[in-house]
Amino acid sequence: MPSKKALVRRPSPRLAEGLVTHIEREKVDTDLAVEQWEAYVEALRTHGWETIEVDPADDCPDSVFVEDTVVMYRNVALIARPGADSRRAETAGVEEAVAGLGCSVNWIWDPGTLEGGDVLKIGDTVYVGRGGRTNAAGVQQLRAAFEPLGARVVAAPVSKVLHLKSAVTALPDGTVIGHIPKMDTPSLFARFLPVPEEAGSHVVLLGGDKLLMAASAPKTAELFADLGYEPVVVDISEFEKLEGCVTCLSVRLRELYT
Ligand SMILES: NC(=O)NCCC[C@H](N)C(=O)O
Repeated sequence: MPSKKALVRRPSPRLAEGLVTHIEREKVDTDLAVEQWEAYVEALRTHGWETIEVDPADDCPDSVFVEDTVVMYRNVALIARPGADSRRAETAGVEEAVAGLGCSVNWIWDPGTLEGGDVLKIGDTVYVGRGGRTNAAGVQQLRAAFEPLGARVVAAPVSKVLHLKSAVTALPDGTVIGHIPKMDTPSLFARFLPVPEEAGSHVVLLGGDKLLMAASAPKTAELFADLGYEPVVVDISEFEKLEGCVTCLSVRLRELYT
């Protein structure tokens, strides 16, 4: 049976100092962020995911965005090397967590940089965003790590948003969804559905027809409901102020057969 485990990481007390790159800085309410994070974790649990808390990294403001620190393919955990210097110290705790779960561990090395938010897996196709946080050496190392395992790695330019998955994710049937004004190359994706809101581009597949998505994309939630999906909506306003989205708050481990 495929596993349904998800890594999460409690927000740092320094969350409000997190990086912002493509948006204006807004004041973050850290207490509200903790409440929102707890509700997010509860939504995963309610839908059958066993959540595993990586040891907190209180000195790293962006550590709650755990997705950026590791990329899973089958049972291999590729430890990221964040393009943002202030995020480099986040990976140690994540490496410990995935090793403890029995994953094989591999690493992105200097001069490569890669953040998990730049990697979108659809079946055995692994799209990787080449943008502000992931460089060409990081893309090459991702290919070298995953292609021998059966992945087809497709690189995509990213210039308008932080990460590839800030622009696109995918529905359970593999249809890529994205908000066109934020995309560099919509034509890269063979089956593509445009969505009316930027935050509507981000879904976490909870299983079956259930899609975890942000409260800030009500029109897209309606569109998905009309297509027979079941949106599960969480408010993540405090993380959105730091360019976070629903995908970046967890890493799902679906292929651990231990
Ligand atoms: N995968 C993601 O979308 N991660 C969001 C990271 C936000 C954080 N403030 C950063 O700039 O690194």
